[in-house]
Amino acid sequence: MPKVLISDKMDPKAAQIFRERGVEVDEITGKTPEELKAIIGQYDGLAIRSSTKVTAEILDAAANLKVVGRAGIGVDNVDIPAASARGVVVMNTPFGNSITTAEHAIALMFALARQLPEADASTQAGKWEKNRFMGVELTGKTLGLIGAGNIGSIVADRAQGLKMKVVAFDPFLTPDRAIEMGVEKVGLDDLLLRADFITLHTPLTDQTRGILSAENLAKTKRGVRIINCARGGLIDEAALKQGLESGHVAGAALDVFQVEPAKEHPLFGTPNFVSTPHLGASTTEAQVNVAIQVAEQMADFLVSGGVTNALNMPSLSAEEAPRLKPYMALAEKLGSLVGQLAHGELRNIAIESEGAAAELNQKPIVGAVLAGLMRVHSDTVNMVNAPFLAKERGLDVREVRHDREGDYHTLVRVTVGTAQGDRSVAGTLFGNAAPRLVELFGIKVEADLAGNMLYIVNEDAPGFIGRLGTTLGAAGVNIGTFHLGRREAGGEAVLLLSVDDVVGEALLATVRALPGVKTAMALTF
Ligand SMILES: NC(=O)C1=CN([C@@H]2O[C@H](COP(=O)(O)OP(=O)(O)OC[C@H]3O[C@@H](n4cnc5c(N)ncnc54)[C@H](O)[C@@H]3O)[C@@H](O)[C@H]2O)C=CC1
Ligand SMILES: O=C(O)CCC(=O)C(=O)O
Repeated sequence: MPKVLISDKMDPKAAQIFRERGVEVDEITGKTPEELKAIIGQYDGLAIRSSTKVTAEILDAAANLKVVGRAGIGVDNVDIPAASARGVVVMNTPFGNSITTAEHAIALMFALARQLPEADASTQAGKWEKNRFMGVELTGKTLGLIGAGNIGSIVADRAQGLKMKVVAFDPFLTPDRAIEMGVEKVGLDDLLLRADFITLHTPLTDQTRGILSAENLAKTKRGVRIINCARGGLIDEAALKQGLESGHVAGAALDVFQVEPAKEHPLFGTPNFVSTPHLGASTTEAQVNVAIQVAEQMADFLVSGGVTNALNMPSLSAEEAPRLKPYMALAEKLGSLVGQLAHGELRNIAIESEGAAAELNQKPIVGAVLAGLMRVHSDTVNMVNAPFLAKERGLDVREVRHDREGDYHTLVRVTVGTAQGDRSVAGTLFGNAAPRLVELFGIKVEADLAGNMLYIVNEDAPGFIGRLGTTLGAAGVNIGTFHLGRREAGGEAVLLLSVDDVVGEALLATVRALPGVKTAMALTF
């Protein structure tokens, strides 16, 4: 039974779903990185929010980990390249808390416009400072949206409801989408110049880090109010403090900080500064949504191989997974076969699908071929890290679908380019379920690639099979199955034998010495 650790506070629905889906679950929150390292080795899945930092070090200690599930959107607390390299799938729940976070941005915008936190503190302190708190109306003001994705577009919609004009800077926002959203697509400088309020809704990336730098803050309209419910690091916090102190920035509300938890901060106590402790996603509704989603997604993956919302692997629905499963087994065996047989450096690989196979999602099939191929060199390779490793090694991967149906109703062919030329193997599914090799380097040969096997290329001549049987028998090796193919009578023949034991080097040398043998290799599947 797969085992999952929930390491951040999460709605109880998550644990309930894991249990209902046959996944064992422990909820242990508040661990230090060292404590997490000590226990992570026993888990197949790790469910987190933003507190747990999934570093390369944690991943190194996570020998059994297959999936990290983020109950939320931002995954900047997960080292995704390190997870990919170790074959760990990283998933998030991209929509469950979007409305809640957008509402928090709007709430902070009102808090700034009417100085609600200061007015509240003053009133409760018995001061009744009616003349101190003069606000501004939102109606008619320009809202500058930096990032117009899921959350940004909800903020735009709500702001329009408040009769604000919305201008948006997002390099990936298409003109059509901007029209659909009813926003004006602008450049960053234009936004900075025009906006009365600026709200940030981008992920933290190398391109967005410090997007509100000292230089850009200086370009804003005097009296601008700034809201950040996305990620600390998007704003230069020291420059923001200066802007607030000089009065250039009339107000700033931060839900997120460069370093969290922010228990002490130079901005605390600055006039017109409002803060919340990363509460953007903290509503009952959003937390139930993301808890259910993350548990469903992780359980799908651990129980049936379905992949949803993964950031380092193509999606594969729980419905598709059972149909694709035998293809992935076939693909992995074919990849492993070419990996074991092809000598020297592989330059390129083509994965072709014909007939029924061509109608399926190709990404998992390609991933499985690459995993089989790469596993020959490293046993830590799986479908997640294989495409990354292939890229790292400069292997050119090509995916081809053929509409035509050939001799088989479904076929997967793998061709690798080597210094000796192209080498191709092909396989089908018997009864839509059982993987079978049907072609090996241009020779028709049918075999079940399983367990220990012996691969022999020899000259097709009478008496060879008898001599081979005698040699193996004398060495105490029992033959399970025997598959034979040849280019033409008297030409090159291929033999694939499944054997009950590993064929050692000494026996291989004896086989290679038999008359007519060109190649003899032990294979494992
Ligand atoms: N405070 C909180 O509790 C929460 C914060 N968040 C954060 O909100 C952020 C946005 O989330 P979503 O809207 O769901 O993401 P999304 O992926 O739907 O949208 C992000 C948008 O940013 C745009 N973008 C990327 N690079 C950009 C650049 N250089 N300049 C301008 N725009 C750029 C993208 O094109 C995309 O449209 C995420 O970083 C997430 O971590 C999300 C949920 C809760
Ligand atoms: O889990 C949380 O409270 C934070 C949510 C968040 O920042 C996100 O989903 O990106």
